[in-house]
Amino acid sequence: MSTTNKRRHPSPDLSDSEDSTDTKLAILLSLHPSVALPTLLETLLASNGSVTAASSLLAAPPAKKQARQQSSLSKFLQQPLSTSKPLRPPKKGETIHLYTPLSVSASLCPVTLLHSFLPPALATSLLQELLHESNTFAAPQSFRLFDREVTSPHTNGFFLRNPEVEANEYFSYQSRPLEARPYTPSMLAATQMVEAAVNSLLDARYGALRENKPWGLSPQPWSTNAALVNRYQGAKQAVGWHTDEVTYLGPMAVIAGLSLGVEREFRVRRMHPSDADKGGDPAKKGEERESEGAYAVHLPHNSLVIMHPGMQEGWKHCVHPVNAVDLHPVAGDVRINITYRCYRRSLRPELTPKCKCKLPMMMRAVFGPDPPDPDTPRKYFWTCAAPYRVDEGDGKGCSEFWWAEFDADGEPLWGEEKGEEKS
Ligand SMILES: O=C(O)CCC(=O)C(=O)O
Ligand SMILES: [Fe+2]
Repeated sequence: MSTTNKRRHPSPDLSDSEDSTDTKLAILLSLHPSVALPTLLETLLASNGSVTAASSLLAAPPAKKQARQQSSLSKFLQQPLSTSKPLRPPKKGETIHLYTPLSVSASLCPVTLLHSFLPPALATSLLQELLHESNTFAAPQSFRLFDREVTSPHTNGFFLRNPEVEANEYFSYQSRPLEARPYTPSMLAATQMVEAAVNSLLDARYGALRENKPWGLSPQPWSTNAALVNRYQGAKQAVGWHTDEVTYLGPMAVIAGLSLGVEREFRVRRMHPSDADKGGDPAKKGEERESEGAYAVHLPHNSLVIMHPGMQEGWKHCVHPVNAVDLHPVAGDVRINITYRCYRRSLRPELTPKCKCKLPMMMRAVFGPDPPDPDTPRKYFWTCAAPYRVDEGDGKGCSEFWWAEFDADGEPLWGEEKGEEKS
């Protein structure tokens, strides 16, 4: 491997990369959330900066591995790294602002943040290509939410890595056919780095063979075949609280979002089971009032946010409108976000069910606890998508609904297979 190129970007193995100590600590902290930061720093230094070695040490039974080299660490502790950040959720009505990878990992928020992710020239070319693409994104669309018509005030475009081989029949959250564009050259170039970062994180958390993975997470390496690109112009364009549709992602999805241009806030809020749109017990409605506040993760140009497995099952996220933005030299007042997704082959559009209205059904998760008990299957259901469309009849649809079934790797079990198993 070349040692001459000192440009800072994630190598396929984050543990051996030249990432900053802040990033390494962020990764370590996401792997060992209950270990105090000074201990993480000590262990990282004692391991000559290797995240892998430090993580193994920390996973070992607690011996006499603490309280050495304290003095050499104090310099780091003087940096404003939120070292004393309490491991507590934000209280109702409170928003905890998180600016650094380290402070994100020190929180309970199920995301990893990486700064200065791409080589700067690639980040700029990607931004330029997508600013150009976004000039032809469709105007903001309306959709229906609980009998209200809602417009998400930003634009987006749908991209497939291989549109020529993928059946281009994907449907959006609002059950409209999505017109796919091919990944742009820089999107493709960035893809390899995003995949390396996501897989390093998954390897570190769950083992290279995913031997410690929770129920539903795919054991396969994460690779992206679809991406939604969002464009937010000015301070007010935003997207409201939601989970990402899991129809094609399946259970325990991992999603990586690359931010370019203007810095904006990505807010994340834990949901309680009674907040579920469907299946919630009306008698427990009051619990929603007790739900927690939010984290606001600040996403500067060229940062990557990785949403962990279980986030779509236990948390909602949004991009919050703000009063003003700092202009970006290339993007002006625009923020571009690419959410790289890994659609399952087993949930290709031609395989997913249609309801009695003959519309493709959508799959949704029932909110459950986070972190989940790793062995407990999560709950998902297939539902008629008509209530989410404004252009489809009275919005009631056929109300078809049935529980979705998956194996421990998150692969769907369709009715016949279950029937076969039973017989
Ligand atoms: O713009 C972002 O960072 C998030 C976008 C998002 O939530 C989505 O595309 O589902
Ligand atoms: Fe989203």
